[in-house]
Amino acid sequence: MPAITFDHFSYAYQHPRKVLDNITLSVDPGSFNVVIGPSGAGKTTLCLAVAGAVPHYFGGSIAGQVLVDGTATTASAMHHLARSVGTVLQDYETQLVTMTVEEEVSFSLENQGVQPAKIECAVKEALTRVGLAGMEKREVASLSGGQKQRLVLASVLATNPHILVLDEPASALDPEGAAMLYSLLGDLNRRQGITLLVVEHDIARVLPYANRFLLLENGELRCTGTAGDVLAFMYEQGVFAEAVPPLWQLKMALEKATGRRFEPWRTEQEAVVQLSQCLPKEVVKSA
Ligand SMILES: Nc1ncnc2c1ncn2[C@@H]1O[C@H](COP(=O)(O)OP(=O)(O)OP(=O)(O)O)[C@@H](O)[C@H]1O
Repeated sequence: MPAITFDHFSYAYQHPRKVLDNITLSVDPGSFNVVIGPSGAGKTTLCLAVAGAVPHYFGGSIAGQVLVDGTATTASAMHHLARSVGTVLQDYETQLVTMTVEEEVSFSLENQGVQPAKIECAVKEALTRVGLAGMEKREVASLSGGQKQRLVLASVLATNPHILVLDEPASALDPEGAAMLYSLLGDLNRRQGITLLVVEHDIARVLPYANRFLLLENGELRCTGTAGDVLAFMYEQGVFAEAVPPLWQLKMALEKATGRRFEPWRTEQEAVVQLSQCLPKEVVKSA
């Protein structure tokens, strides 16, 4: 059974304009999905629909349905859905509500009805998973942006959701912090089989981890598939083409000019290896 299904789903906030338009999509358990598209395309709204905040919290009008583990989100209360779907919002600081790190994770466990005797151990485990072990007594206000974000993630992970939805999780992080976060998310996906749905504008950051891309434009799902499928569509059709990483622009220009096909370039290193295989040996030696 798919982890998430969009079945001809359309949505409008309090005005008639559809923000999501007839989305049909199924997300496999254990997959790492990245939602991309121009500003205003509906990426955040898509995340909110999986978490149930659309329509439970925002109201508005819907057609079709979104299902999580086969159950329509409209048939589950948001706190019930939160057991399956952990959400990290774009403005994640609004999710932090307590004074100290351990209180923050405990709060989320208490909300899910976890027995008090199990909480201390679960807090430690969740903090360890995100690299914040030993910081239990720290004041939340004293943490860096990246640490705060990992604390939100720990609070979400503590309740063991099998789906994680993250909206631009790296937007407030420096390049090193963003790389650390995605490496952590890649680990959660690969080792623990957590299904990921992540909004990210910097496609190069997620290429090493993602196995599926979803391209939204004006509320419509324009293309889904591997990096190769979706980036080729964007490049060739000129849809949100400015977001195609420069390295992939080079890759596709070379493929077009030479008729040669490269494997996906998930990292610069992979590009270097493949390019050096097709260059004359003398050039590679002297480089
Ligand atoms: N609470 C709301 N009430 C009314 N309209 C909204 C609300 N939230 C978003 N919208 C509108 O819905 C459309 C899609 O917004 P959404 O935030 O989902 O897009 P996005 O692709 O995530 O954009 P961005 O990349 O800028 O975050 C936009 O036109 C936006 O103005």
